[in-house]
This record gives sequence, C-alpha cells and structure tokens, in this order.
Amino acid sequence: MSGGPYAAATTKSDKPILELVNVTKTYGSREVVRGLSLDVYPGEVFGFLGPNGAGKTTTIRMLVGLIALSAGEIKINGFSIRHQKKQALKFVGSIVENPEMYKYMSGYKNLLHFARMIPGITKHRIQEMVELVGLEDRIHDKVKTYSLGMRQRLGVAQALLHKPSLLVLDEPTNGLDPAGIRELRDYLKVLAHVEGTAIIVSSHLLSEMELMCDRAAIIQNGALVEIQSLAEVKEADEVLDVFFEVDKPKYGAEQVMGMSSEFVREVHPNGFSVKALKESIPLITDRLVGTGVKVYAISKRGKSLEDKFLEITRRGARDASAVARS
Ligand SMILES: Nc1ncnc2c1ncn2[C@@H]1O[C@H](COP(=O)(O)OP(=O)(O)OP(=O)(O)O)[C@@H](O)[C@H]1O
Repeated sequence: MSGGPYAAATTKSDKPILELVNVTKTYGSREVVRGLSLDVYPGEVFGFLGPNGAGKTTTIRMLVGLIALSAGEIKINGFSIRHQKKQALKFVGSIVENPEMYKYMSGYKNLLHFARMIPGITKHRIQEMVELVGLEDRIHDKVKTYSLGMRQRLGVAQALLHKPSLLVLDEPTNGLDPAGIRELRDYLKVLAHVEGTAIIVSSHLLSEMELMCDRAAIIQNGALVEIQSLAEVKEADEVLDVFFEVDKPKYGAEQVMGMSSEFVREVHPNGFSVKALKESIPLITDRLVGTGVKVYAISKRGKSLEDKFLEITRRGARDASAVARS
C-alpha cells in the first residue's frame, strides 16, 4: 500500500466504474431521489452519507438493478443499467438485502452452492475469498454458529466470488459490534486500495464514514449536497486553531511569534489564538511556561467534521425547502 491508504483515491487517472447522471426516483408525486450525479472510481471506498430517509437505499437499489429509475442514467463500466442491465450488473457484487444463507450448512458449502450458479468459479477462487475475509478457521462450521460479523463477511465473500469491479453494501455495519466494524473496515480498505475494487457503502453515521471512506457524498432529501474528500478533511484538521488563555497575552504572543510569526492570529485581553500544526502545540506551551507566562487553559477552536456535516445537512434542508417554496 505505497503512498498511504488514500493513494488510490487521490490518483484518479482511471475512468469511473460508476456514473450517475441526473438520477431521479419518483413515488407518486414525490421525488425521493432528485437529480443525483456523481462518479465513483476504481480503488476507492465511496460513502453515501445522509440522515434516515435521505434516499440512500433507494439510490443503491437503483444501481444494483432492483428498482427502475424514473429519470436519468446509471452506467457501470460504461454499460447502461437501463438499456444493458445484464452486462452492467456483471461488474457488480452487492449485499443490499440480508444475504441469503443456509444456516444449517457450513459457510463453505454456502459459497460452493452459490458458486455453482455462476459459470467459471473455481474452488481456488472460493478459497481466495475465504482468506480475504479472514474466515479460514471457521469456514467449515455451520453458519448458524457464526456471529453477525462473520455472516456479514461471508456475505462479502459471496458477493466477491465473480470478481466484481464494484461492490455495493447498504449499511454494512448495521448490527455489528465495534470489533466487527473495525474488521469490516480494514478488509474493505484492503479490497479497495490493494485489489482496486470500487466500494460503495451507505451509512447515516458520519464517524463511521470518516474512518471507512476515501470520499463521501452527503445526501439530504434525495439530493446531493456535497462530495467530501475525507482524506483532505483529515489533513486539513491536522492544522489546529487553538486559544491559549494566559496572564500576559501580549507578552505571551510575542514569545510565540519569536518561534514563528505565522502562528499567532489574534491577541485578546485574556489570551491569544494560534493556528499551527498539532505537533507545534506542545512546543508553544513549553515556550510560554519557560518564559514565565501562566497558562490557564488551552482550547481547540474550529469545527469538527461532525459540526461540518450537521451544518451541511441543515443548509441542504434549508435550500430544499426554499426550492419547494419557490
Ligand atoms: N416503495 C416506496 N414507496 C414510497 N416511498 C418510498 C418507497 N421506498 C422508499 N420511499 C421513501 O423514500 C425516502 C427515501 O428512503 P430511503 O430508504 O432511500 O432512505 P435512506 O436514506 O436509505 O434512509 P435509511 O437510512 O432510514 O435507510 C423515504 O422518505 C421513504 O419513505
């Protein structure tokens, strides 16, 4: 994984594996997905992030061919889901509804049974997938003895048997414990960043998307609000906006300016604010203490990603209601 975990997503030289152009879904007079356009590239984990009812599942069901589009176009590897559905779906593996598993059969027999329905799947391929999802030790045990996380992993192994270029998972961490979520996250990243598979996951939890995805589309009321590169946000967050509450603000600020004039932003009657890399904060603190400045408090300012998400979705809701009124 040279170039860090986000290298695959930042070098988007390939053509998109998935293209959504103006995708719309209407139920009666109600548009539940409204003109959604976005591209997903090989080797990235892409999130659909939005509150309950935003339209994530509906979008996913359209892109795996379970329901028809009302308008717009979806292309998978260049094939239209409307006009070349069979060819398009050859490139897709998915767990949208709960994967159908025979509980009284072993995980291996389930995979074997499924593989018989797809031409050209070898036992070697089955073994490869079992290893990829880390089920070697338990694959010959009955599925009814598996934890939810293990069933989820077996589902992923099944979805990957035919080597799809695009893996689609609707709310994959639902019902998993923290260890299961972590495992799932780790092997999805390997799958995307090492094997080059494009992966779409949906969730209403930002914290989860932040850890799992390279990019996420924020969806509100069926419409795209923003596509956020989560790698960029994390890097940007490493530069912190910090307020030092001190007894001698002007003197303290001068000491810090001696370290780097770019650090100090504003001086206030009770302290001063700095903008600096996280690693510089202890150095600044040492300097202040070393020059006899009393530090009463150090507080981080600026918005967390959670705040940004809430702000974006609230703004999205306001914009949507403004459109509805006009
Ligand atoms: N078959 C249907 N008929 C009418 N309305 C529907 C139908 N399916 C979904 N909807 C509506 O479309 C909207 C979007 O639903 P969807 O399930 O796609 O949201 P979601 O973002 O996946 O939410 P959640 O996180 O709760 O699963 C909801 O208001 C839902 O009630």
